[in-house]
Amino acid sequence: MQIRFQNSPKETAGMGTRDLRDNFLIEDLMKPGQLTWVYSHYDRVIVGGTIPGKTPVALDNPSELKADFFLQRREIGIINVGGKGSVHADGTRFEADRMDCVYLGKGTKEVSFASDDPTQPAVFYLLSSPAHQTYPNTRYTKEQASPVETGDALTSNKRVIYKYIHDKGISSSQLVMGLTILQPGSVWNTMPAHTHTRRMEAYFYFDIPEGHRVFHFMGEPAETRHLLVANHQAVLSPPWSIHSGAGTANYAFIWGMAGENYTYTDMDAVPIAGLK
Ligand SMILES: O=C[C@H](O)[C@@H](O)CC(=O)C(=O)O
Ligand SMILES: [Zn+2]
Repeated sequence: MQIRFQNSPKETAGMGTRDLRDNFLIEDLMKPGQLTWVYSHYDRVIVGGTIPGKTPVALDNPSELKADFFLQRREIGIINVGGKGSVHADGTRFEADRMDCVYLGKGTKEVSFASDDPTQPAVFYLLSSPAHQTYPNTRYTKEQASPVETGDALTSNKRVIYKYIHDKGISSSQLVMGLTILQPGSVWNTMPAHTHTRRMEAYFYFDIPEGHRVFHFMGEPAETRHLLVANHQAVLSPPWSIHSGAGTANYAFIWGMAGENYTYTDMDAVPIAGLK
């Protein structure tokens, strides 16, 4: 498991492309038949991914956690962005079709991820945060995730936001998670941008067409930097950073947060004219 410590706003402002990418971009997250984990010290979230093949992939117990099992003191949100699959948790099978979300609470011991058809494998994005209370293991489909249309084709940001784990959806200790799908012709997410110093955020970009990229904007509002993001890559967003992207084509992304506040709408808006 890769460990990433925090970076101060001042340190980040002095970084070039390589350092920005090494600290904030997760490039090789989705590998066939194995789990990849990145432990971030921003609110101690762990970002993970796996593409199960013929045999299921079992949730492991990275030694860095010094735990009896992965979810002993944690909860996890799982969203499939590939072919049909399933998540098995302590004897219960949860269907996990494309864009379904499965939440597993603290204390869940035996977990595995499977693809229905290895030639069209499931692609599981995983986000885990520390938990101090157990909430029920739950599956939500995209349709259950209170879709909200936002943005406008005139500003190239028409999109639908699906909220799965939040104060009015699946209950959790601190995890908040969902996904956003850009309409064809729209390329901007989260503009006007915002920060929320009460919680970090991670973005996982998917359905970026072959050969295209997303320019992901980060940094303090008056000190922005960017990362060039390819399909199936993730970005760690510090609590003090904006997190917004513009694609060279339309795309989708999973957002996930943890920290002090559990309310999706808790954002400190940044006027576009205030960005530098
Ligand atoms: O704090 C919330 C997050 O940044 C995202 O939910 C924003 C987003 O999905 C969008 O505007 O498209
Ligand atoms: Zn945000």
